[in-house]
Amino acid sequence: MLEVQELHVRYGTTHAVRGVSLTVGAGEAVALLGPNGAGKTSTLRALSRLTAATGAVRFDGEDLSGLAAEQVARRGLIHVPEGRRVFVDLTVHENLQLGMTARQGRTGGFSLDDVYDLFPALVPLRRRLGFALSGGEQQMTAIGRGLVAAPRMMLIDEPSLGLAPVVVEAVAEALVAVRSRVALLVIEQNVHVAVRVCQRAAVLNGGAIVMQAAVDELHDRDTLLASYLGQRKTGIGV
Ligand SMILES: Nc1ncnc2c1ncn2[C@@H]1O[C@H](COP(=O)(O)OP(=O)(O)OP(=O)(O)O)[C@@H](O)[C@H]1O
Repeated sequence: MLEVQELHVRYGTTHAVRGVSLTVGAGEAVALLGPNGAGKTSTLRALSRLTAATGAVRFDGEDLSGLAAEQVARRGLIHVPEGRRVFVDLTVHENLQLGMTARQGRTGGFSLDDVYDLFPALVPLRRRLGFALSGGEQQMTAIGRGLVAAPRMMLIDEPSLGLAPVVVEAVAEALVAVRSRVALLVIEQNVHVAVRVCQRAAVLNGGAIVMQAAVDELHDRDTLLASYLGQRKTGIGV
């Protein structure tokens, strides 16, 4: 569904993403792991054309390189950015309704009611303005806004960052519930969440993928640590 080959992102003299190649199949959930500054956010932003990049990005066989970010979203590749970007002067419900406008005729998306079912904590907050939401409530609203846009694949940047454990749990549970309908590529520093939500993981370090593995293998802390340090263990596909 998503095929990335030799992706490079440069900011002036900083070469942030160095030849990343990965695939995400239909119905697959893939975690993007790695230490701070590894190039995870740059990779995700490059895929949705929010950041300039070189390399080949194909979504359902279509080359995305000439497209603007809105055109990518219109094809159903929906980005949930880090920092959540909830509209602070709109209510939860209005934020969700905005997601509906990104549907562009695609069917099969989540309804507003589906989102409230996934995140019951949002039900009593329907009319609350974005600025008065907690970090977790903003995250749920941001993911909900992505879901009602009828995504075929969602790119989610650090869904659990800075959230209380009980909220992390609610977000992880919701992502498990949606992954059979929407392919996911999720940046996640919390390995427990990555293991729970995703089947496969790619570890980035220094802008390059140093390990790709089934998430089961992440339980082996030594393997993960070695990949963070940029070392390769034999027997693991890179
Ligand atoms: N807009 C920018 N201008 C210049 N350099 C940038 C910019 N955005 C990111 N970088 C640099 O590119 C590198 C990769 O950053 P990126 O945010 O992609 O990493 P990350 O893995 O998502 O890190 P984190 O987990 O800290 O968010 C870092 O060295 C960062 O300082």
